[in-house]
Amino acid sequence: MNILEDKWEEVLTTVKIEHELSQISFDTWLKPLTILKYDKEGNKTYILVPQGDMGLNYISKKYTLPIKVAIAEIAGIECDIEFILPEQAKNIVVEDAPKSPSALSNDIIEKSNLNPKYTFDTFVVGGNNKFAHAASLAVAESPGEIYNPLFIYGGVGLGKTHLMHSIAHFILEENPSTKVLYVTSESFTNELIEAIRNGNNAVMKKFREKYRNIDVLLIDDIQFIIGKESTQEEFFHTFNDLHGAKKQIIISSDKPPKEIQTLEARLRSRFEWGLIADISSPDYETRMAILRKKEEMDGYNIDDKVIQYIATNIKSNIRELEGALNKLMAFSNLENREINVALAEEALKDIISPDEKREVTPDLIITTVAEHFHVSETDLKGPKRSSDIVLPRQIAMYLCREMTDIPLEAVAALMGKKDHSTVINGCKKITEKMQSSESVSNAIEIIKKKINPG
Ligand SMILES: Nc1ncnc2c1ncn2[C@@H]1O[C@H](COP(=O)(O)OP(=O)(O)OP(=O)(O)O)[C@@H](O)[C@H]1O
Repeated sequence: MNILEDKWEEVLTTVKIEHELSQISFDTWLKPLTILKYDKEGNKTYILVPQGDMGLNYISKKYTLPIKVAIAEIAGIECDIEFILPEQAKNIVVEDAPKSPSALSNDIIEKSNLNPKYTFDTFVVGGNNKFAHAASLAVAESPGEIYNPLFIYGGVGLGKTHLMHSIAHFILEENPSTKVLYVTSESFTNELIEAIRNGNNAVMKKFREKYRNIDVLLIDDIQFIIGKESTQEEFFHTFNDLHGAKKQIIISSDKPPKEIQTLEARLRSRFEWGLIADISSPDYETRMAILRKKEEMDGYNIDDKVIQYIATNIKSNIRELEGALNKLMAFSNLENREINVALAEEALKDIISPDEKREVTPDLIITTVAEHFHVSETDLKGPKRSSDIVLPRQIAMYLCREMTDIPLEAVAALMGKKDHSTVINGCKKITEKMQSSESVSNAIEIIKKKINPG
């Protein structure tokens, strides 16, 4: 515990005394506040506000200065303060995670396009992924030497991307100067379309150099380039160049090569040159272990029965398994209620339906869109107007309308909008963009498959 946390109660009591607050004001506004984090470097204290949007607004207007002053008086720290809602708290805590599972510098992680959390250390090995894990480790230990390409396949949200990134981290930790590039086949396709559209040889040359001048290429969800002739052609040449130079190629897909119907025979045979490993749905023990790992990483301490409840009811998709835990934590923080099975049943009723029918819920849509565009769910539902948020937000609205029966007003409320005309406009924009922009229609096709693989 740091000095601020240690003295927090005293800070709040000081505000109460100095500003002559009534007990009811104190109990309502100040007592529930806790320190989320004191960021020494940024000289900022993040204070968790469990009272929701309205509470946050009121408290920050009325108590920012009094709390700042009391912190300086009692703890001797002169810092800025920021009030944070529970659903935003995860981002803050993660940003400051004392050690990222990856030992690589941010620069390398960014250049290679990796997620710092996806390492072998954080990957739980179970019966469903034992072979794929072993194959991945073998490739990570001897890139370009034994199994080339490595082809990992399996259903949605089962850990293919996590494993690919783990390989990349491992290789870079062994040898940081290796040129490693992770790319989704969607980005590969979009970049290629851009290069072709540009019609400029220099742009095409740059594209080719980027992909052929690397040591390890990881290409995710290859099924999305299949059926697009020019992309298959380009990828075929990229593959040959890299493979010929003994550079490691790692591919993921939702199906094995022989079941990808539109895959050209010459590519299929190349994909089968190396090693093919599958990941299937996790069994109960593995689901429990994954939830426990997540609990440990996020610093939660949740009753066994609750973990068992989630692991028993969410079976086929690890993304949903993790999403359920996140949702439960946010629900408990917001409502300031203890986590138990009853609360889990209430919080997760949209995800876990009694007849076990898997429904497409707005929550799942929002989570998948946020993950696809690497933006936070809070931003997606918030007021930000920057283009990197607006497009995903409109896509989420569009998909809620297309894939669920919920009324316009409810979509608006979910996306933090007062007026449902925003949703109508958003959907209209997306319908137009799907006609005019291949990258938007591609993205929507991919997200829809992730939400509802059937
Ligand atoms: N064995 C595991 N141990 C720990 N976390 C896992 C494991 N498998 C999957 N996850 C987590 O589940 C989430 C989904 O995994 P990931 O994105 O790798 O799935 P995917 O198979 O690539 O899905 P998609 O087909 O949608 O691209 C990630 O947050 C990942 O960290």
